[in-house]
Amino acid sequence: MLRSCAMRLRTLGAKLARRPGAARRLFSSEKVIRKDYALPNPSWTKDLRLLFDQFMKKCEDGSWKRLPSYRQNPTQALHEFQARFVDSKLKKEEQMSKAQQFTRSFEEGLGFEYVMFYNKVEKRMVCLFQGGLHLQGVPGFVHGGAIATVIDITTGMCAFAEGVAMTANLNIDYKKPIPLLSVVVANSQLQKIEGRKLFISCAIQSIDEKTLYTEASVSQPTTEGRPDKNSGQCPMEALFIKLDPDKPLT
Ligand SMILES: CC/C=C\C/C=C\C/C=C\CCCCCCCC(=O)SCCNC(=O)CCNC(=O)[C@H](O)C(C)(C)COP(=O)(O)OP(=O)(O)OC[C@H]1O[C@@H](n2cnc3c(N)ncnc32)[C@H](O)[C@@H]1OP(=O)(O)O
Repeated sequence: MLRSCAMRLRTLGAKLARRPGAARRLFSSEKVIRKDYALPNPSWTKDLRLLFDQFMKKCEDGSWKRLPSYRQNPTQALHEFQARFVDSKLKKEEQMSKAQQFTRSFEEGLGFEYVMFYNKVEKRMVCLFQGGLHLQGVPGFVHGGAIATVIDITTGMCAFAEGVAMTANLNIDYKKPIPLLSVVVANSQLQKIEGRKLFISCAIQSIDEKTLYTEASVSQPTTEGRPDKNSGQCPMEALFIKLDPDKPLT
């Protein structure tokens, strides 16, 4: 890995030497290289680093993939999304180019520190999450809205693997408060697809899997009826709807 990084840097150096304009872009506001926030930084606790290393090992045979994560969406993805789903009268291209991912807009260590891994065969998305001190709700614990955000992005990325989709329904059972700076694991899985509807389960647990902190659940009965939450084996789900390109969002 180190060797491939060194090679990439050498290639980059050669490119910059040939194109001086490229170097200016690299260090100006028009950045070419974007920071990947889903990598360890000094604020990560030992627990988060250990889990990260364990999942990176699982990536070696290709069954799991780490998802890189940036502050801003790639310009092309943004353009494609706007072109397909947003009314042209509402597009504010210049302002939108400054928009940032909410979860990546905090100073290092103070907000959402997380990394996601995806298993394509199992259709599972796992998010390793450490809640920073600026996510406080009840003193000492992570705010419920921040927890909902973690569930939304984890199930959301699980849905995105199937296509462009948005959250339609997200019911949350908060079972135990999550201490600030602790590391938890959000485990989500695509349960079923019905037309454009994607049902995705999600549970947040402690690293040792002994504590269940939070679950995302359906608000209405599924076709099989509402599962018994206390049975310990029911699929709790969030509902995402794949967007219809013939139906503008706005
Ligand atoms: C986006 C991609 C761009 C770039 C990607 C690049 C990088 C990504 C990097 C990071 C992303 C990290 C974030 C990840 C995830 C974040 C996800 C969100 O938070 S989305 C924000 C919150 N959600 C919304 O604002 C959605 C608002 N709602 C809507 O816009 C619409 O209601 C809808 C969800 C789009 C659905 O509208 P449609 O007109 O398309 O569908 P319908 O015909 O109404 O319904 C279809 C089907 O679904 C059933 N249904 C709809 N809503 C519900 C509901 N709340 N509960 C239960 N069932 C529902 C409806 O009954 C229909 O069923 P059918 O008749 O059986 O087909």
